[in-house]
Amino acid sequence: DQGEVSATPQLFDVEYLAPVQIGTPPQTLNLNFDTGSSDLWVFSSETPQQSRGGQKIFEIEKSSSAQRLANNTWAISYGDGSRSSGNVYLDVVSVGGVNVFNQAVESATSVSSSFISDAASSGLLGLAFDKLNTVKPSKQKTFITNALESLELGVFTANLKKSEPGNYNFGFIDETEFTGPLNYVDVDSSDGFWAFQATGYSVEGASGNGTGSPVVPIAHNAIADTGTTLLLLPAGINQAYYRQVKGAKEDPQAGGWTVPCKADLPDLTLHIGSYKAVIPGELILFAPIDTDDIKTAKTCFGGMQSSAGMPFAIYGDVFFKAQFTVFDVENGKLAFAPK
Ligand SMILES: CCNC(=O)c1c(-c2ccccc2)csc1NC(=O)CNCCc1c[nH]c2ccccc12
Repeated sequence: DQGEVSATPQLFDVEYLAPVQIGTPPQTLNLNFDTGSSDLWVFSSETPQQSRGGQKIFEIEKSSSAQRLANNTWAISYGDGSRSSGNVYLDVVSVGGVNVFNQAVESATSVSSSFISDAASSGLLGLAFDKLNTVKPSKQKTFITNALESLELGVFTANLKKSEPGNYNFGFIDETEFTGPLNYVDVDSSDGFWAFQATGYSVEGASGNGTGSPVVPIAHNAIADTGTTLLLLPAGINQAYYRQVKGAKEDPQAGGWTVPCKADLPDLTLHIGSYKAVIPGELILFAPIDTDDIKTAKTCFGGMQSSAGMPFAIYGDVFFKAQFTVFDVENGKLAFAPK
């Protein structure tokens, strides 16, 4: 079996939503596919009215196949301070035609403000390892773990794009979505994340001769995380990069590095083993912060920010807009390729 779903960016590419069918008859909700967590949770008929902000909800009572997982609850909190919690149901879940029966669908009875104010997202579909699932007392499996035995190939892939729909594929690798060979890297899933070792970085244009600065070996632990918007890297890489950009500054008021919206940003190359992952400079230009109109805005928030205070670097959506990525569940590997 195999399937493909579109991944549609929300304003300023802050997140990407994909359609998921839940229950009988199927109810389609747009969820945030998140390789940085392992709970499939949704706004539902159990979410209090005052905790809803216009999201489409999963109407549990209208699904003839929904069964309450008695005496089980879930509660998740993310590093940005957001959180949600509730009850657990088992139901049929389909993604791009890939069907999973008895998938844990976690119904929210409480959600924090950042989720309430995100009207487009009806919840998250976790694609990290089962170890991170928060259901107690019986930890539940993710959609990809449950789908694995029915998939042609034990993989899923991410192909996100700047300001236009990309896609997630399940069970196959579409060679037309990337160029050149796939570069496989080892994954350490012991903490439940798609974690890998990056060996260093270089900044194109640093020496002005176009071949980029020499590789600076700031090796760092990183995770591949489609649920995080930006590229969060060690402070030293941020300093070396933004030093090349006239008008760039680290502004605590803005919450991090800002650049002039008209800046010509150099490319950033992230060295992962022998693989050079090039992040084009224009992807490191993120949302305007002084007005909502990027054409007139003077100051923009950087698409790369510091990972200081975090347990590892986080390769978020900015990275996946530049690099086609294979999450090889079968073999516990990641693979990257330019596109
Ligand atoms: C900023 C979101 N990312 C994190 O908190 C995070 C951290 C993390 C840990 C400490 C400090 C900062 C971040 C480690 S792994 C990791 N990744 C995830 O947690 C992935 N899931 C994010 C879901 C999520 C949290 N707040 C949102 C708001 C909109 C859409 C999605 C979300």
